[in-house]
Amino acid sequence: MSKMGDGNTGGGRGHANSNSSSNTGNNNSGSSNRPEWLQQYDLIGKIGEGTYGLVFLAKIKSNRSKSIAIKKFKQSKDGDGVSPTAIREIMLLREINHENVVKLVNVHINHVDMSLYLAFDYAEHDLYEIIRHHRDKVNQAINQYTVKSLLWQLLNGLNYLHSNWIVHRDLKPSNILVMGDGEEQGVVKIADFGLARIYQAPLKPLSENGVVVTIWYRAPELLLGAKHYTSAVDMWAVGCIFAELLTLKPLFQGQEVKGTPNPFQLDQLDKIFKVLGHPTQEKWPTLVNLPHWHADVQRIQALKYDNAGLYSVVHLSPKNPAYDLLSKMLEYDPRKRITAAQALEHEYFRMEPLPGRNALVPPQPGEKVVNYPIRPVDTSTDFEGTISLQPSQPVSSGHAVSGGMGGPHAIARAVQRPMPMAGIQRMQVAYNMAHQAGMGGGMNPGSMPMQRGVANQAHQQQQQQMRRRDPGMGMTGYPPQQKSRRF
Ligand SMILES: Nc1ncnc2c1ncn2[C@@H]1O[C@H](COP(=O)(O)OP(=O)(O)OP(=O)(O)O)[C@@H](O)[C@H]1O
Repeated sequence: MSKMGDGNTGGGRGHANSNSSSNTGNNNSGSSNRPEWLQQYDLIGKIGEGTYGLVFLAKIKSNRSKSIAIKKFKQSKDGDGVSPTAIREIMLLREINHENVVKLVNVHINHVDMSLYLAFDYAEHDLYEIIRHHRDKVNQAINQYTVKSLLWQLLNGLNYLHSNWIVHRDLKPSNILVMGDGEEQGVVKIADFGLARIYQAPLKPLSENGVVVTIWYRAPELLLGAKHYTSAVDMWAVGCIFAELLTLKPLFQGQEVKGTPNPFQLDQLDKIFKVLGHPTQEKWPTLVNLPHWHADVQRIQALKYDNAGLYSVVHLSPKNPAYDLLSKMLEYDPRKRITAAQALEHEYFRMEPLPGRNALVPPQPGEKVVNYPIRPVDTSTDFEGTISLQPSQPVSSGHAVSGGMGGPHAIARAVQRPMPMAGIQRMQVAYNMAHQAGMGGGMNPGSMPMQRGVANQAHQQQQQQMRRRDPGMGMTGYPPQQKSRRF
């Protein structure tokens, strides 16, 4: 597969530019290797680090009230960075538009080192930090209204993604963002969707960045070696996140087995089985078809699970609708697991307190509002990610400044899904869109065998999917048929 650098990708036409150092905004202005596209931003500093790169906070110069999170994807160690295929996928992601999905506002490619930069709308909070704040700082459960509103919006965004054939595959608390002060305060935004495929298979996390990899939200079918991601894997992760919102503790905290590719994660399964009991062929008929079930059936079955009981772990009565919904998300058989659309219809969302748009501020007067901390910004790391140019200085954007940052969580994705025909069609569509967006220069459609008619048909189907605005398909909106709704 050819690399991104095989051609001019247009969106990243900016070559190293010696007078663009002034565009870094504050104290990071010392570097002279600034790509041209960066001039539109004032770079504030680093806000996080994930498996595949760094995340920076920036302001748009023409509209300084607008904050942007720029995610930089590094080259992998083997140099097999971002392919034309990946760029086409990313161009498709630009079409995604839903209130509960973070907006990809720009795609930049630095022609000098072939690094990729994605600019997203900035969100001040995420569920990892919100949960941590309640657990470690205020030592208090998250109120029911907030839990329900966060979950409702997460499902709403996920239903939209699933309706558009996008499986997230890496849902975890740090990927669920929540907007800070402003018109969208308390609105949930799903981040990092669809990005799992931008690196070549098998995915290679950049281990040298020291990011802790977590498998805690991984569905049992993936742990048992399933090769295909379905939307059910996201619903398992939502179940784990729901339980964590209720208890402030990760539900299944397994120890990850290191090694490649895709080692058997017995400890993670063990943690799951201890709470949910052993899966049986009766409950999950296709279990026997999973590779690790066969290979490790003796090891798995040697483990004894006496004290299974999800309700006792999450401190809910089995009769509680919250428990009913949670247990349906944590159904072993992915085919029986509740879908996002079904979950949105669940009784839990129709009883008081009703979910609302501002998840952080309960609508009843007098209810306690928690002030969540803003993201710390590390101004000592420059845009190249590693060079410390100047000591940290306070920034004027109202953000806390910190010296060191570390991405709290990152999942080592299990397996790369073999590209189905629909996926190939989707990429051709993205290729067309990339052309329209002026990014086609270096993307050789000949590198992907494709029948034009098929691609056009796929394009039309895709456009229809994207334009779908059926409220039942998870667009913005709150539970139907309710007397009093909170917005
Ligand atoms: N649009 C955004 N606005 C604000 N913060 C963001 C945004 N996108 C990501 N972040 C934050 O940046 C940090 C790193 O994000 P990133 O997605 O790179 O890593 P991760 O989710 O921790 O791991 P991985 O990339 O492996 O999935 C996280 O704390 C995340 O909440």
